[in-house]
Amino acid sequence: MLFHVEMVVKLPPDMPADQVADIKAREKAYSQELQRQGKWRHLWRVAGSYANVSLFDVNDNDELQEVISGLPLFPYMDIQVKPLCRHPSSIREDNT
Ligand SMILES: O=C(O)C[C@H]1C=CC(=O)O1
Repeated sequence: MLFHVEMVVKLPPDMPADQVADIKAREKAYSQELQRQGKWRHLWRVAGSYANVSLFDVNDNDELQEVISGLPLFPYMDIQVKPLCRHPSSIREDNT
């Protein structure tokens, strides 16, 4: 199943710099592993903000919840999820 996910990162302004660096490094490693596995299909920065638009390809809602709640930045993000399905006018056969 494909999901459009928008994440807006809201780190506390008073979080110490070394803690910020650590959480961002762990987030990067976690997201890159999911990208290698093909579960995090697209990752785009939203220009002008500390936010991203992502496309996840996971088995079901439960797996999406598991993956997203494992993000090190999860406690510091507002997250919006939109489930996607095939558009009847799409010429793609493989949902890529
Ligand atoms: O920077 C972000 O948008 C938040 C998050 C998503 C992937 C990652 O490495 O950090």
